[in-house]
Amino acid sequence: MVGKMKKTIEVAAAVIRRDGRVLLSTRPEDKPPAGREFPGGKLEPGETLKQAAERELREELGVGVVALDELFRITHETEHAVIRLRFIRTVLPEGEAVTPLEGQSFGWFDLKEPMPPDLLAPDRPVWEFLAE
Ligand SMILES: Nc1nc2c([nH]c(=O)n2[C@H]2C[C@H](O)[C@@H](COP(=O)(O)OP(=O)(O)OP(=O)(O)O)O2)c(=O)[nH]1
Repeated sequence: MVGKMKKTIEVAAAVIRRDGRVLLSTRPEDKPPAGREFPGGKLEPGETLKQAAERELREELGVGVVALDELFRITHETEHAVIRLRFIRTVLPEGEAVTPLEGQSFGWFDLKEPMPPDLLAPDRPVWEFLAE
């Protein structure tokens, strides 16, 4: 892509903690890159970070969450795009059950345990920070 600017994609990634564990999802098999990630997805045009996080979580988990404040930004580049990951501290109301809706599976991961080996590379510093 000589002389052409890569597009920048903004992604909301929800950091949901409960009892020393964090909620991670597995990306659907048909949507590379494969691996585990913080639940979320791309911002739609005109959407704020908070709105995107709340919408994605409703679509993916069927739960109403409250997205609070941005914790980190991590920018990385793929062959086609610059991806700006925006991690947002998000609260899952007590008693809300998590039901995967879009072919994803979710799990709670203990931050005292080693990091899941398949956590996406750009997310790994975030796990390390949360585990401290
Ligand atoms: N949701 C999420 N995406 C991440 C994380 N880390 C990371 O590198 N990514 C990358 C993977 C994808 O290239 C991109 C997110 O795109 P996506 O495909 O999940 O977005 P989306 O649900 O809105 O999907 P789409 O159907 O509109 O394509 O960001 C993370 O922790 N959470």
